Amino acid sequence: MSVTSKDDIDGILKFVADCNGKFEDSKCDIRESALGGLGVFAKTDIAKGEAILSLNKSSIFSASNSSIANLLCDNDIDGMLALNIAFIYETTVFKNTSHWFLFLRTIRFQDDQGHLNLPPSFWNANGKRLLKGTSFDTLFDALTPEEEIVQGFEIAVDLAHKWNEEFGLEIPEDFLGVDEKNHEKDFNLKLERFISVAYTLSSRGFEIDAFHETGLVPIADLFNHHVSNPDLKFVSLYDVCDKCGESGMCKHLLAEEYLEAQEQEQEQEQEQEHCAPVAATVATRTIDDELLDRLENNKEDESSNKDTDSEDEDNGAENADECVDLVLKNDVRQNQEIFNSYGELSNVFLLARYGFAVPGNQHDIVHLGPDFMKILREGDKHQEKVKWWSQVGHGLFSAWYVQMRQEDEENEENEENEKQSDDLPEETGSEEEEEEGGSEEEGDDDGLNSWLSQLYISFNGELSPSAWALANLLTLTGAQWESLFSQKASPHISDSIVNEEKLPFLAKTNNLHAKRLLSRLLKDKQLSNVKGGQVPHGTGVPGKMLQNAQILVQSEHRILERCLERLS
Ligand SMILES: C[S@@+](CC[C@H](N)C(=O)[O-])C[C@H]1O[C@@H](n2cnc3c(N)ncnc32)[C@H](O)[C@@H]1O
Repeated sequence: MSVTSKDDIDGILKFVADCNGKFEDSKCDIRESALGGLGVFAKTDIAKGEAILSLNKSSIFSASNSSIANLLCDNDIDGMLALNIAFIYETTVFKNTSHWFLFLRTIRFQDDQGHLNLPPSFWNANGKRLLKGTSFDTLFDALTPEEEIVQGFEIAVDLAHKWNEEFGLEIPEDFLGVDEKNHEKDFNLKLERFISVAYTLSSRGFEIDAFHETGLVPIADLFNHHVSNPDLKFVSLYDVCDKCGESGMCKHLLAEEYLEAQEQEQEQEQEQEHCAPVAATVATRTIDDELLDRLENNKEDESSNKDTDSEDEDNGAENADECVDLVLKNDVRQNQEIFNSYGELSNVFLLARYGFAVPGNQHDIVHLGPDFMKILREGDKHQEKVKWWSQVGHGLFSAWYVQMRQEDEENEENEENEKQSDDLPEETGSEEEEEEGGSEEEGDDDGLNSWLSQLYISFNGELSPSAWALANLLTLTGAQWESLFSQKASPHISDSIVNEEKLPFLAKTNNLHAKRLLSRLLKDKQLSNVKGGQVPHGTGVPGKMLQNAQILVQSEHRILERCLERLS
């Protein structure tokens, strides 16, 4: 978890004021929150629609506007790795000379006792034991250290040495200077520091735009997360030039337009001459500095010829496209903490990315993949069924289920439409909405679409369709199993032809045998026992982080209980 000290509030407010940022401090108060660290509270009732923070993008800290932006760009480093390296240089090498120092120094990656802020994947075995068997472990494999971050650290160390040798840039010794005499120990120490910076920044970053990518936004990062009813929306124009960040026409866009026009002209000429396009001539046209300078000069000439109105614009109020805003989407009452949303995220994501968990998080699920695997491994009796399910059955069933649900929804919609008055416009279900629905389904499949990942219980204790289907399948009698196929192939069960009218049987949620099998499976599920609420000793993990892990485990215990109640 990453929290800010109340001693830093004045420094943060001063930084924002120095940057001409607008924070509604007559209406909002930054103070300690019961959730940990600081939070932002309403001093008076505030109406929805009000912007309580507005900052020019130049006061945001990102890799793209950091002091080493050019070096990172020349070495093709971007994303979170670039932000981490930039943060380390800014806070340890450039320090007071950095425009952002007053703000960045308030971002802490260790607690008052000096414990580093580390994700569970870098806890020791005793600490990790707490999360064993939860979906954090079995579905997302989030207890395994990510190779990517170790590789990122190695890249950062190499670059620090290269930049030092090439032009004498100081090495941030505490993070990227590995002592060769004591290599292994020092490497691990610096790696842990690097990881704690990465984890801390990932819990505070905002997606700004195509130029800045993820950035750190003063004050905006002091709002805590609300799972179900956040008060704020973060507003930032994303579509800007990814090379310079300009929201309107810039030299890069001009250059692209210029090249496109040239290419079109050339193609037209070639068509007229009835000859094949000469690809090489087009391909060699690139946006070089000379072209950019030429276009920039033209642009400046053009703007200096314009009347004086445009100058007034430059000197006047902030251009909204160049700012980020936090706007209230709820009315808030005096003394209420004002919440943001970090996304509709389960505790697994909150803990892995942001370092905390929320009791009763409605996005939590319990994964049952390994629990089913235990049953499937019981002797040979399930072998044929499991083979069919993993190779063919799960895909067939899922496709049938999605189609069946769509038909049900369409029928419900038709019935609803019939009930409504005649003068409603006919196309209420617009194409746009349909497309949105479609893309959500695609999103659900993202990455985790293996048959094992589809075996879970949702927050309200409902088993997933695949979990019911597999339990129904495993409890079919021999005759029922045979009747599932119109033609059964042996020995390759996957070549069998399925009797599609039998698929609805797999979706049943009232089959007693399946219920019994599922109850046994849930009762046997091994999660750590956190009933007493005692934080385990000897883990080397700060107590607050262990409490967060316990919140996640408790949430899974409750989901299991709810499911067992439904099954009984
Ligand atoms: C972006 S910061 C929010 C401000 C933070 N409280 C501070 O003092 O800097 C994110 C951190 O705040 C804490 N946090 C945010 N929302 C929380 C919540 N709903 N419950 C518990 N901790 C929360 C976590 O420590 C998280 O790492």
